[in-house]
Amino acid sequence: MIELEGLTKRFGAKTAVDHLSFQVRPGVVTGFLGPNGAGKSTTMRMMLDLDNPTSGTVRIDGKHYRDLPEPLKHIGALLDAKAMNGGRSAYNNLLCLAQSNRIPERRVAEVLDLVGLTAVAKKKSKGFSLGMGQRLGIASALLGDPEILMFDEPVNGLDPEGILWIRNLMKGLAAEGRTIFVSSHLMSEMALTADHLIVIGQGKLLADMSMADFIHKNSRSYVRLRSPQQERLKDVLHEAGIDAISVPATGVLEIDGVAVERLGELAAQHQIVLHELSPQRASLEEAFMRMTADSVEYHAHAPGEPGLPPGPGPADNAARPADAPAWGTGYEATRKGGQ
Ligand SMILES: Nc1ncnc2c1ncn2[C@@H]1O[C@H](COP(=O)(O)OP(=O)(O)OP(=O)(O)O)[C@@H](O)[C@H]1O
Repeated sequence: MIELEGLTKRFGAKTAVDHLSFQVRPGVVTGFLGPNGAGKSTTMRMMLDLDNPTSGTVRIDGKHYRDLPEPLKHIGALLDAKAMNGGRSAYNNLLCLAQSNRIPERRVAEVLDLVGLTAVAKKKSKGFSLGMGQRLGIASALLGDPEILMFDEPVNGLDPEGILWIRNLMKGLAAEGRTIFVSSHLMSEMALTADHLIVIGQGKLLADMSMADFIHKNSRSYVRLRSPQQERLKDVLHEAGIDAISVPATGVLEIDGVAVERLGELAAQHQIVLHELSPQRASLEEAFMRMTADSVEYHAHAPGEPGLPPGPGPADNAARPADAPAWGTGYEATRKGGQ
């Protein structure tokens, strides 16, 4: 378990990490998300005692990192894959680490095998590709067989097979009851890997909840309906007190807050042909973008574009009239609920 309490880091006038308090629990993969510059790396560095907090504490299994006897046996980390000594072979890089942590030499061959680098074990690591460097960094994290593992952007540079491998590795390690803390900007990958999320923005905690809750709370779920009898369908929905949003020029109706089963049954009762009846759920990426929209420091704009208009988001919905459809911006709302 990793525990943060009021963790704060200032670099001069810049507050990189701002009173962060959360726990990373064993048995699940916890994803660590935040826009560029949110403070993820700084937080991870403080967890490993590589940066001193301005205030607050981090505890690893109840202890400060520097009080852990042989820390690699408690916590392994991939922070910067390039941190290895390029003039040494992969084997010797790991051997040095093993010797300074009283880890038996046989473990070096084991972890090289685990990450698929046995064939290049004697090669100098400066000749390694980005993906091979990542694998070596992961091998160093696994060396002490620790209960806690931390990975900063572990899939960076990995090919699809490598990405699948690291995903399964992290899930497998969590299933063994270990604590896995991982940051990544690849939302689709995070969605497949993490069970729990910690989200920060401008150094502050924005969310600490399960993946499912995060997506549910920060996105819109709705049902898409398409029918060649759209007008009849709209009337039936209206009679049933169901609001539908017409998406112009597509023939699609979008319905919030009504179970897909109920909509299907309604259509069947009235013998309305449906060409589509599909529940829609926003992706982690959409949910993340909505949640962190206000705390993104570095925006890219298309050439000539002064800035992106604020998209529909929780703030917009908070401001919308009580009877307006959520996330309805840009759509023609057809009020059929008789309100
Ligand atoms: N050594 C440093 N000196 C001054 N400012 C720093 C230092 N390290 C980080 N910062 C600043 O602290 C903030 C947080 O940086 P950090 O690298 O922790 O963010 P991050 O969430 O890991 O970003 P990214 O996703 O881009 O890697 C940034 O504004 C960064 O410029």
